[in-house]
Amino acid sequence: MSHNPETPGPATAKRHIDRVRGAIGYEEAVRRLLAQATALPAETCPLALASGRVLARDVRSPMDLPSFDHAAMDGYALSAGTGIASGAEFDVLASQAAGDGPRQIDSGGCEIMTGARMPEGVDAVIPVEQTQLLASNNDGSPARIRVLQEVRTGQNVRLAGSDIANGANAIAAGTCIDAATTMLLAALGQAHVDVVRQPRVAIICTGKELQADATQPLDADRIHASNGPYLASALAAAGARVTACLTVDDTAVTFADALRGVLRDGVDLVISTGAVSMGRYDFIPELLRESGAELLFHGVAMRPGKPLLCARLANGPLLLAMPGTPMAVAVAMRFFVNPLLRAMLGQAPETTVPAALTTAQSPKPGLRHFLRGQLHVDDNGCLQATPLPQQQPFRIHAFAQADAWIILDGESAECPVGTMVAIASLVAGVPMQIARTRSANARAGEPA
Ligand SMILES: Nc1nc2c(c(=O)[nH]1)N[C@H]1C(S)=C(S)[C@@H](COP(=O)(O)OP(=O)(O)OC[C@H]3O[C@@H](n4cnc5c(N)ncnc54)[C@H](O)[C@@H]3O)O[C@H]1N2
Ligand code: MOO
Repeated sequence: MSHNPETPGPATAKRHIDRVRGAIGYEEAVRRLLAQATALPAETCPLALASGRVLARDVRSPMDLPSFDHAAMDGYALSAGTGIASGAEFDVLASQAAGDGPRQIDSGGCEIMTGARMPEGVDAVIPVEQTQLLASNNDGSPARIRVLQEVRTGQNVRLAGSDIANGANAIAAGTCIDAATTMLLAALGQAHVDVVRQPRVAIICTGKELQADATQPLDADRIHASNGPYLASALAAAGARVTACLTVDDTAVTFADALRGVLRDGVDLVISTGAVSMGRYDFIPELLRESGAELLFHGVAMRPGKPLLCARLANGPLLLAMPGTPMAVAVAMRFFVNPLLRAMLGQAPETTVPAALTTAQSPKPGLRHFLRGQLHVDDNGCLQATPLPQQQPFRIHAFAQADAWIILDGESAECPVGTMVAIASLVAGVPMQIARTRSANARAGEPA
């Protein structure tokens, strides 16, 4: 990191060694994190604004859907009983369109339109193209028809409640409301829905090298700040509300000021980036110790992102202090923050998808590896995962070219071609890209 003479408290060599030794496994780190997760309360939201929100309670259907028996085709509604033979003729005595009220048909047939309520006394619909018009009324409406096919009872009739019955479970709590669930909720007449309050998350990025304002020319010694915009985007995709996205220098004083500010606004989680590793200006561990925070872990046996730190702030929310390296941030977001947000939102843990490795890997034993990779389906329809050659943690271009995360659990030092590995989408809530053939980029062996 950068060099700031005002930064307090250089860490001792002894503490560095303890920290490396103290790295805990990924599963244990997530267990400690989730043990701190509190389920957020419910609030009511208009359906029109509920996209991306998470249902707080099961929704039971308050009605039959469809709400009445209706025609599936434009044609003629008939009483088929035990069946009508091809060639039978009928007088057409009425016409029924979508939106028309109940009607009784005692004899003959009824012209009917798709979506129209089935009249009483009829039980089947024959499509108009399977009939022959024998006579018309003066206004052009059909008067008599012949059926050109056999008609069976129930054909082309959609029964009330056949989509979902009154009282049945429609959507489970924890479901993220998307376009499909919005269609169902709207069909069930839900003007409002009970959703879980959005987790409120503040982001503080540290580093005096960071330039957050991309409208200004970049100073020679600075870099464009990319962690904040990435986190804000990934948090929004996960259903969180970003209350602040700040950039501060490498001093404990400015960081502490920024932290006080975001806590005043009320947050469920603070995410910081940078200043948690071994550098002389990595002040966050010291600052937390001095402020009475409860350290949950500092150091996770994983790559990238090993220096990750998690603490419960004194009388406050959780702080996830991520290492500043972009891929360390991406791993911490995807494999720590996303599970935490799901727990807060009352959602079950995500499942990964299995895929076969197309290139042999030699991960460092004991470390869980999170690799950026590309996916394709082979000729047998099996999902194949190809780690990109560019796995160094500063590489943002390769990240943007990846389809998914490939997880090597750290159990074995050698993972030959064909090893089954777990796959997770690159960004939670955004579907994985899967190609039909292996991409040229994944084959291009640029050295890592
Ligand atoms: N002697 C050791 N050095 C390092 C170790 C170690 O074990 N021993 N661990 C390395 C690992 S692993 C990581 S990860 C980094 C983490 O360091 P910090 O958390 O202190 O992060 P910084 O030094 O502040 O930044 C690292 C890197 O990322 C760039 N950065 C930071 N913030 C942003 C941002 N908002 N947008 C874009 N890029 C950012 C920063 O300029 C640095 O290049 O420590 C290793 N060192
Ligand atoms: O884990 Mo760090 O992210 O290797 O650079």
